[in-house]
Amino acid sequence: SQPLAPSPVEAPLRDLTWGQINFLHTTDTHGWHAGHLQEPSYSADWGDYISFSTRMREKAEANGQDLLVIDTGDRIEGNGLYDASDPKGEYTFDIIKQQHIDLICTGNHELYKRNSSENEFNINVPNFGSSYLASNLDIMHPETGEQIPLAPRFKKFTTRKQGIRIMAFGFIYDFTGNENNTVIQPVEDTVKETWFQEAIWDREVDLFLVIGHVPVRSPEFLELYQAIRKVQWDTPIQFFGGHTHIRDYKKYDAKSFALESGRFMETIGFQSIDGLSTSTKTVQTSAAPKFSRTYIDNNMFSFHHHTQLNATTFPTEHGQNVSKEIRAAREHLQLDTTYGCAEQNLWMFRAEYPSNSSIFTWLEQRVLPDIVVDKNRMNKSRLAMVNTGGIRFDIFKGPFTRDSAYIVSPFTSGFRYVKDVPYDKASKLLTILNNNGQVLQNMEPSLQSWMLAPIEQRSFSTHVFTQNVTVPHNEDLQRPLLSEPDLTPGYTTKDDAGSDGDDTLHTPIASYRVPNVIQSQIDPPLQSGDPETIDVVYIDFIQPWVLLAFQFLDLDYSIDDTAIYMEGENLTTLLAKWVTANWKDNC
Ligand SMILES: O=c1ccn([C@@H]2O[C@H](COP(=O)(O)O)[C@@H](O)[C@H]2O)c(=O)[nH]1
Ligand SMILES: [Zn+2]
Ligand SMILES: [Zn+2]
Repeated sequence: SQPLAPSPVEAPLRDLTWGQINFLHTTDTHGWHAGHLQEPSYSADWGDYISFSTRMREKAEANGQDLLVIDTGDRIEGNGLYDASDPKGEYTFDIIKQQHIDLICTGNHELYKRNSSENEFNINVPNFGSSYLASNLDIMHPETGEQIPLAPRFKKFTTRKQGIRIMAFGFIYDFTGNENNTVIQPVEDTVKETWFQEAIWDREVDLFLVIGHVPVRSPEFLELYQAIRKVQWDTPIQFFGGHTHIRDYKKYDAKSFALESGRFMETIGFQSIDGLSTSTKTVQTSAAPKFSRTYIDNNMFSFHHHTQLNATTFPTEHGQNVSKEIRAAREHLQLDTTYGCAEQNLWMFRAEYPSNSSIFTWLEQRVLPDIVVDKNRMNKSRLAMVNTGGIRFDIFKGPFTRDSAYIVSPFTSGFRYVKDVPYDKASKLLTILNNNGQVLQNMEPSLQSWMLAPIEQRSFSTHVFTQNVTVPHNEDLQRPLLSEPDLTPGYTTKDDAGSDGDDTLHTPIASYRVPNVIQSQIDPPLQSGDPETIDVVYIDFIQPWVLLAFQFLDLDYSIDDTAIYMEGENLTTLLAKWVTANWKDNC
């Protein structure tokens, strides 16, 4: 376990273990480039991160070491800074490009819509040049329609200080929910490609570096590990993953590790490797290099501590200018406009579901009955269904702003419905979608295998519940972070290297399971008893699964039986209206 050193404010922080080569890693930032305004533990912004990476590089280079900066996708959707502009992302591309990123790849969120993948092709790929890798991702050229790699498939380079020869790849997991202007080649097919085989057969490589929007415990990373190990039995391999929004570290073998660095600008992952061969020095193959990882809480106390600098010596002019740019963008977008004030915290995973502190119970009991109303169907009973994966963050006691609406519900999916569904069948849908009870009997095989898959592997569920998941929070927003010797609640990660990965020592936080889908039954006033038929209303993102579940109930509905419910509205706009109507007087 690493030594503990006092932070500038006396809180216990673990020190970093530096190596010949060092990495800083972000993933799943989802537009949170302004940092967390309501959570001191994660309050550094992208400009502060630019200062941090600059100071860390200076420190590495002063010691003759290298430092590389990595981002593994899902940079968009999830925060007003990206979602509130029209077009979306008007400010974020320029902000993100200010960071010197050595290797960058695409996440699934960049691919849900044509316009966001075209933004990658037209803006981010040129911004990052040969640092942007797309090993298994093609795009239809926006003008010619020709299918081409979104970016280079791989990159071989030698580090400046140590002369480490690196072969790098940039993958996305076997995602299938993309718009049809992009093509993802499954990893198991990509590893058979000639270009990939030639790259991994290269003997003049000291380190294979696989970055990916891929969970570190996924079959895809395992396939890549096995493919490389098959032909390079001994060369060290470092993976950087993402997508499941957790802190995690997997050991494949003594010379191969994978780091995943959380979500939403809460975590800056640090990885070091020491004892590698280089272009000029061969290390005995029997000696395994030393790998070390740390999950850095994204705040200035951590940044000052790890750079051994202070408020005067730490910031760079470039970093400060980017922070200014972020503040100006937030102002243009009026993200601090307050719609109302929450009287209590509402949690996604920190509170049991159902309970009074659960955001999902609040949605079911308070919000959906008020907002799921279509003027043409208002006298009809309806079941309103929302996928919990579409809700992205907690609500904190206090101001609920324009930013909060996007933070909780960033997606533009509207509602659709199937009208007049027999109630006895419609009332079973939720159980099927959440895979409880004895619903598998007599099920058609393909539907059965989907139903049998663990809930987190079904493609509309986003949450992964493993031992090492802890959900951060702001237990007490007023309390200055780390200003007292006692610990604050936060990440307490257990991974393949043990329990000493988090830079900041915290007390643990509970995490509860939630279902895939929540539902409200909304009946018109004066109706007594259950209706004979009911409208089934759902967020259109889950339509494929709702139609499958209908099939299981012997209801042969197709897309033609569905229609828009509440034209022009989505959960974000409706939530903002609900808060204005119900919480305005709480402030
Ligand atoms: O329009 C959308 C898009 C996505 N979702 C939910 O998000 C997850 C994927 O998010 P990651 O950040 O890649 O984990 C997906 O499984 C859905 O639950 C959505 O609800 N609507
Ligand atoms: Zn993500
Ligand atoms: Zn993702």
